[in-house]
Amino acid sequence: MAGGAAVVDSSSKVYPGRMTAFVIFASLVAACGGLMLGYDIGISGGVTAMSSFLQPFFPDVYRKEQGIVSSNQYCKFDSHKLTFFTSSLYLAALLVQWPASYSTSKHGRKFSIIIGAVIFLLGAAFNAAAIHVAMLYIGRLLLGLGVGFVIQAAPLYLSEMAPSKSRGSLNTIFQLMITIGILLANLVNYATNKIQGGWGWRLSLGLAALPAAIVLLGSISLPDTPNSMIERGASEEDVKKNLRRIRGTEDVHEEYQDLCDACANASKAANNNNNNKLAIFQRKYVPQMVMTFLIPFFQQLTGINVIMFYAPVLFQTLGFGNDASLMSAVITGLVNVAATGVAFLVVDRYGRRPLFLEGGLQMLLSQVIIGSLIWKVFGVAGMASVSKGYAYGIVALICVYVAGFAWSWGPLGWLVPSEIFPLEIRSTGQGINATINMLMTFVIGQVFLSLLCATKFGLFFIFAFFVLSMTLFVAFFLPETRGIPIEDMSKVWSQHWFWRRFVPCEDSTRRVEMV
Ligand SMILES: OC[C@H]1O[C@](O)(CO)[C@@H](O)[C@@H]1O
Repeated sequence: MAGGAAVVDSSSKVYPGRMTAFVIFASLVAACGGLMLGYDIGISGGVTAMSSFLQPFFPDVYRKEQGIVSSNQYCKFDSHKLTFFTSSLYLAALLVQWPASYSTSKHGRKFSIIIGAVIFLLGAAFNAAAIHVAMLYIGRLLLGLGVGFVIQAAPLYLSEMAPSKSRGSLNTIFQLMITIGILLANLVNYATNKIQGGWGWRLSLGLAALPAAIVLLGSISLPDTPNSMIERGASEEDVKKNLRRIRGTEDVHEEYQDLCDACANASKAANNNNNNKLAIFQRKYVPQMVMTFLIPFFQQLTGINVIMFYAPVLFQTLGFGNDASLMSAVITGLVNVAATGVAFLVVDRYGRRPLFLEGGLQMLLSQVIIGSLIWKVFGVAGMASVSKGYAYGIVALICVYVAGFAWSWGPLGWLVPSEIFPLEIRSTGQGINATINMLMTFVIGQVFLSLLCATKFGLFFIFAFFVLSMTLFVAFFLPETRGIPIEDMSKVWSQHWFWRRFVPCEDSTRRVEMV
């Protein structure tokens, strides 16, 4: 350890203790943050396909949808007002990322989670009670602010509460909760659409309060993470008391000491960089920076949120009725959950690259076939109608595509960026990842319906082109990170045929030295 302090990262060590019921409870509460995001992703598509919602708030779209005003199939839902209802949430979540990251580090993970849940509850109330389109937008923006805080703090909370050997699978649980949230939202929409009297959409939007209430009530009773307590100057006695409860053992001294060292080293590194947030842009971090920009960027360019946000609308475009469209969205939601479960089981056994490559190929093929089928039926004019068998065939192909995403880019889009950064820039790197993810989610949400109208079946080929590019990118530029201790991660870059030119030799030693 010549010349400076080693980054003490606990990921390769096994400390005394066990997975306690208390940690499981705390993790489930925090993972419900994923449920909040997932519910919002899944709910808007179904609601915007309900006539009782469209008629009062988006009458132009309603008239096109009912065929009162003629429009081709590709364009009947094209309305910026309507897409902004969906995508405004991600804009708010994006804008709040940096204040949220400040609050998470200055006031703790628990504080940010609670603030997020409270703002989110307000948003759900606004939406459920909306009597004007402005109330809908305000509600969505509040939901977005809440989600922004929660997705900042909850994954950190999960990683820091977990015993180090369970950190990888706990990270995937967050994405699993997102997919469960999407599925629940689809089921709720399916049920509320049947409610007589046209107020079902209020229930759909209002029920968003449920996961937020669980997070709020649950987290009030939880402690903050030991890491955050140390970072904010808590006494040794308080931190150790917390650690003993979390780990279920009296023997917590070594872990406590390592956490203190890691905290001291991170602040030394920050001081060496004069607390400069731009330190992350140094040449030696280029490989990680490229990944943390491109992975969320590409994740959204798979086109997944076209399906997650607009599946019911898309299925109506294919000629399904209201009910069948909502049911088809439930089916794609189920496939999404199950395939994310597969990733949870195999990601540490087979590694990240095989999943990325297989998933990419599967998405590519299904997108090309879907695009071709839609082209054949609707052509360029988009005026035909589709036979039932044909439409169900397309739903099946969409399921193949969703499964390909869900065991690759879905969970890996969070996991890989979280494991490639050295400690001193890890949280900044994570912030960038979340920001790009929300930005791209916003862009796709906002432009999809116009793009469908403008590019018609060609849209599927556009996404297929991006999937091909990202799969080639992974094949050539992403090193395998499975099973590599985080403190050894610089090796994967220094031994890579392309990235090694950016990584100085001393960074390839086993311990990362900070001068
Ligand atoms: O499961 C699909 C969902 O997963 C995400 O990519 C988040 O990781 C969302 O953007 C998408 O809606």
